[in-house]
Amino acid sequence: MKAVHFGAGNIGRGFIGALLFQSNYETTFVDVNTELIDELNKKEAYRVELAGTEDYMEVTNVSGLNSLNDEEKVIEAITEAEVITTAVGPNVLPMIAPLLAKGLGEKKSTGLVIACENMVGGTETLKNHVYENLDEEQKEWVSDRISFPNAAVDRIVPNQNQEDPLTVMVEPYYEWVVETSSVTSELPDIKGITYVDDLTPYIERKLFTVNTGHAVAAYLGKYNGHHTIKEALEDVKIKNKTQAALGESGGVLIEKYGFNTEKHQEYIDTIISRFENPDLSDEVTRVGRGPIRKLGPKDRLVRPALEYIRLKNEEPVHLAEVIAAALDYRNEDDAEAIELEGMIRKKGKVGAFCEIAEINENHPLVKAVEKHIN
Ligand SMILES: NC(=O)c1ccc[n+]([C@@H]2O[C@H](COP(=O)([O-])OP(=O)(O)OC[C@H]3O[C@@H](n4cnc5c(N)ncnc54)[C@H](O)[C@@H]3O)[C@@H](O)[C@H]2O)c1
Ligand SMILES: O=P(O)(O)OC[C@@H](O)[C@@H](O)[C@H](O)[C@H](O)CO
Repeated sequence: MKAVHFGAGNIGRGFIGALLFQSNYETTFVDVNTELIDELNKKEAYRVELAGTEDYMEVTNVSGLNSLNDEEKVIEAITEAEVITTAVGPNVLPMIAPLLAKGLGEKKSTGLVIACENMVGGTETLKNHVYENLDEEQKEWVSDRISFPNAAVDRIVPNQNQEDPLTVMVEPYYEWVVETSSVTSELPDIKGITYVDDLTPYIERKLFTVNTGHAVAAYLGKYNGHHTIKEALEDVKIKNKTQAALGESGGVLIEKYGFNTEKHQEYIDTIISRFENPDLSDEVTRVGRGPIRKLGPKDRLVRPALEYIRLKNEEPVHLAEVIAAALDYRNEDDAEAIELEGMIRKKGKVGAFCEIAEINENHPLVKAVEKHIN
């Protein structure tokens, strides 16, 4: 069985690639990072280490292609693959869509495309970009053969600092949930995937707990001079604020999806202890990367804050404080942080926030954020 995976980065190698290997897939990684691709082709294997244990997995049956230089080979690999996955980041989905569309347009067999990105409706978004690159005949052809199920993925994979550029250390925990309602072909037997009819509660629970909590620790951590998530949470004030912000997003999730309150609190506690894992060193700059994306209307801070106001008719005090800290996020190595700084210089923090979050300056969330800005 063959798979193509776009993005040979942390989650690509450390999670998706590892599960595909365990399920007997031969995986072709497609990336723009020449070093990673060359190493994959040289070694045809890499190591996944489980943090805090002596356990590791030798992932084999892998190779690499460069999406810029090996276009014909990528198209051929797509035509042969049963499963095509991505973990490139939400902003890169439009960039891989033209090549994916070329491959899918030539594919004669059925297949599944699954975007494994931290966003609601990730595969749906990728599908729309792919369809923009197909003519009418190809659209019909692709819609008859290819399913595009949305997915939620959860495993903390920090930036790596390994001697071997392919080796990746991951936390032992993982969850990969895939929505079946749009799948017309047979579901692939991939170890570790949980298939569900409706992904919405799963992706919202994950994004608005794991990623909201992570964002609290990253933005308040960076603001207070901490370097890693673990270090940020050793600061009692930040840990309490993380709990408090997850109390707000949790209140929304409990009300929307009828989750059991105690069970949800247990979920929150488990997530926070994952952040505190002493065997993972996860930098606040990785977790806080892309502040414009993270301040977007559907993302981990603004979306639960808006829902909190709508459902509770109260101010989300703690989420608002984190949004204000995110507006203060500075990192010279992060293109979005530089862009955010430029926007703030031109329009001020409130103006920049309203534009990014797509809300009016009279919105109660803006008023709540302003209190922390001032
Ligand atoms: N790391 C985690 O803990 C984690 C967990 C769950 C989900 N995710 C999600 O997975 C996605 C990837 O995150 P990551 O942490 O692995 O990032 P990463 O930066 O380690 O990996 C992304 C990879 O995509 C590659 N890439 C960039 N542009 C490309 C292009 N045009 N064509 C092909 N490849 C391209 C990069 O070179 C890089 O190797 C993100 O959406 C992230 O939110 C990450
Ligand atoms: O990948 P991002 O930039 O959307 O978010 C950063 C982290 O919160 C994220 O990568 C988590 O580690 C991951 O989502 C855990 O499953």
